[in-house]
Amino acid sequence: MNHTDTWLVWLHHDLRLDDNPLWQAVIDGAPTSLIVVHVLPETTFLAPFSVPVDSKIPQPLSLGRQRFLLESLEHLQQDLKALGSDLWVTHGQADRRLPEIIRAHHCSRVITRQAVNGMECTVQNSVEAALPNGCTLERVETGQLLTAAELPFAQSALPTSFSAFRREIERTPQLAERMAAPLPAPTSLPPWSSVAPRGFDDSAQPLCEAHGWQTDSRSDYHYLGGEQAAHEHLHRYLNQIRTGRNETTRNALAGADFSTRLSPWLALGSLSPRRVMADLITTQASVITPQTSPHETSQASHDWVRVELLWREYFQWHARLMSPAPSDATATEAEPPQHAWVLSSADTFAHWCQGTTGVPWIDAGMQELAATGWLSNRLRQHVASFLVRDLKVDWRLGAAWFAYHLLDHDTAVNDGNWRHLAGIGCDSRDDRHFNMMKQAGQHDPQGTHVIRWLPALASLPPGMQRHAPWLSMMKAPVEGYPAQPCVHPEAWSAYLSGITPRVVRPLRPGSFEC
Ligand SMILES: Cc1cc2nc3c(=O)[nH]c(=O)nc-3n(C[C@H](O)[C@H](O)[C@H](O)COP(=O)(O)OP(=O)(O)OC[C@H]3O[C@@H](n4cnc5c(N)ncnc54)[C@H](O)[C@@H]3O)c2cc1C
Repeated sequence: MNHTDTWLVWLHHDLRLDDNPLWQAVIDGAPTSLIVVHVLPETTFLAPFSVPVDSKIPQPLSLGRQRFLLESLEHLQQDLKALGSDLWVTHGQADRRLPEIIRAHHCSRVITRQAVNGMECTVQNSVEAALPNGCTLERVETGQLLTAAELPFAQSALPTSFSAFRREIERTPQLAERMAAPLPAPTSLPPWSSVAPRGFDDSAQPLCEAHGWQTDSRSDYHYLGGEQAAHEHLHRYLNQIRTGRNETTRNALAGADFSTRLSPWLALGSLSPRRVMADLITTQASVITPQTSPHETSQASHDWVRVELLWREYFQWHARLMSPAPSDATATEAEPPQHAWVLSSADTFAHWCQGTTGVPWIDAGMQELAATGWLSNRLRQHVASFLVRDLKVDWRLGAAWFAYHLLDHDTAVNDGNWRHLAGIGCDSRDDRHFNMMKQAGQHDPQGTHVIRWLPALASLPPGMQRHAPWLSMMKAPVEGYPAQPCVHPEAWSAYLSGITPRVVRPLRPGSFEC
């Protein structure tokens, strides 16, 4: 090592100190100075969202997503400063911006996370291809429960269903033994390169305007970005397990703690899934008392969270399997030709996005998503099923809208779930076509959730009429709400027949009248 050995850590969705092997790689290599960079993609500020012409083009971020990212970066910068380092946030095309920085600061090595999804791999490969002579790029696996070496099968032999994946992961040795212990946060880092800028440079300044965004006051939970907030939230959740609180209510629609609410921090990497899993296992073990058998404890204490984290893990591996190899700088993710990009239904798509389909169950969900950047898992499933199965719109448009708004957007997880619901890709199932009236009646029998997000419907009496206002509208339309639903499959009628003695003549299934 010579006296001017500068390394660059290129951060993505790994905005944390705890359990982050990138820092271990730096500590092991002991460069004389370090630059830590986060590059905001060039499309970040291109809001408002417009219908994408190509699924490979990255989306802009909604103001809600920008704010969560901003808070996460600001907190990370403070944490890095406390270790003698810093953070440089810039904006632009990574495969141009990074090689420029690397040349200007004579960096000899770039440390970054092993890319997970296709677009991230492609960008990473082109950054590597553009590096000046003498600079190398090292990919470090981080952000998953297991590394490729810890998997019980070859990466290329990933099971084609989640159930088979889970069986493989849970067979002896159990996940707890297979998974490496989380790494502690570093206590110091090599000094900042004396000539490198710090903080948000001019190109990244527009992100700071996102401080002005506030989540809707009807939201049950206000997310705060950053590692500290993530750990505080995790500890609160684990305390609920210790004190025996919190039954499994994952199917709820509203409330601050019916599910863990960890997803936004996991998505940006402010929290490591390995940390969550390890702390969960330890906490569950600690609540076994002489009166409680291990079996009862495992039943009662949030085993479902372990399963959900395995779903996340499965989708990450699936995305990695579909991504171009590191050596291929030009390849892009392969998409099966039978699922071509369809834009013919742009109007219908626009109604779905804006929450004006005339189907309150869907519209309430879409209004909540846009106003808060979050949606319960149940409603995500329903609005996705409705778009793909009832409105027959290409799933990638829906995934792009979710990507624009979701604070927890994670390409591998989002695309994996959309594919799953659309009945394609890994673990595809064709029975994911939800009957919206059945679901609405089951989960919101009084229409309470619906009027929270669609106050115009509060004039209708509690019950299924709030889910089918077009029936009441035969007398007088509800002001401020569409008079007819976009689509009214015949199968809904069975769940509405109690409202009115005669069933409204159903529109042809799949016909769009927006
Ligand atoms: C169409 C659709 C799109 C989705 N897009 C995303 C996304 O972009 N990012 C995202 O994190 N989740 C996504 N999900 C999964 C799920 O809805 C959220 O992870 C969950 O609602 C977040 O709340 P929570 O943290 O309280 O989760 P919990 O239910 O408490 O689960 C704990 C963790 O497990 C993981 N998890 C939970 N459900 C799933 C799932 N179905 N698939 C994979 N991992 C899961 C998440 O990391 C979550 O934080 C999507 C689901 C659907 C149906």
